[in-house]
Amino acid sequence: MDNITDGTWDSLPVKLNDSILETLKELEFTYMTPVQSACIPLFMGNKDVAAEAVTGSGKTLAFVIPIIELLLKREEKLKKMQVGALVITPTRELGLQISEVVGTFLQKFPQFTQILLIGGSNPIEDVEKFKEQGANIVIATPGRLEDMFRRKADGLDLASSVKSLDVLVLDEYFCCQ
Ligand SMILES: Nc1ncnc2c1ncn2[C@@H]1O[C@H](COP(=O)(O)OP(=O)(O)OP(=O)(O)O)[C@@H](O)[C@H]1O
Repeated sequence: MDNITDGTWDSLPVKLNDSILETLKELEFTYMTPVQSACIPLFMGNKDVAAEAVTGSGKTLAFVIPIIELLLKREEKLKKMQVGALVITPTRELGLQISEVVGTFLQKFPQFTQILLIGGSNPIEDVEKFKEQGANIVIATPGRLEDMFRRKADGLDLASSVKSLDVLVLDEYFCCQ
């Protein structure tokens, strides 16, 4: 990346979890990007954050790292069916990208599960997967998410699952207005 200027991860005012730092090391991401150094401390201080930055500036990690940190800091541990973070993204492709990044970081946090809810597959499969493995982090496109909220008859009570929500991310919100 060209715009890596903002110091190493340990120069943040808040210390990141060791396993997150380890993953960053494995990825060889030595320095934060400006959007990461600006957003991560705010996010971790439970502030509402609105960020606008050019494509490729590292926005995904600017919210994925705080999501994991905030879920780790919860006093009451998340149960299988409790959603702690919801990321709404406009396209399937972005959803897939975010889910890959989350997956990379969750390798060191097997206590958390994620689910990707996007169009293009049978919604019943998503319902079954959710019921079977649970989901503490949900990454979704709006249409499939709305569908999942209407699946009580199929045994998925998403409205109850999101009562434990700590973090809501609206990815690429500005471009959709
Ligand atoms: N601190 C970092 N150091 C090095 N590379 C990084 C860092 N943060 C992110 N990257 C890499 O930079 C690329 C762009 O990041 P990312 O996809 O998060 O950008 P973005 O701002 O979300 O872009 P888009 O607007 O397209 O969604 C990715 O390949 C990501 O792995």
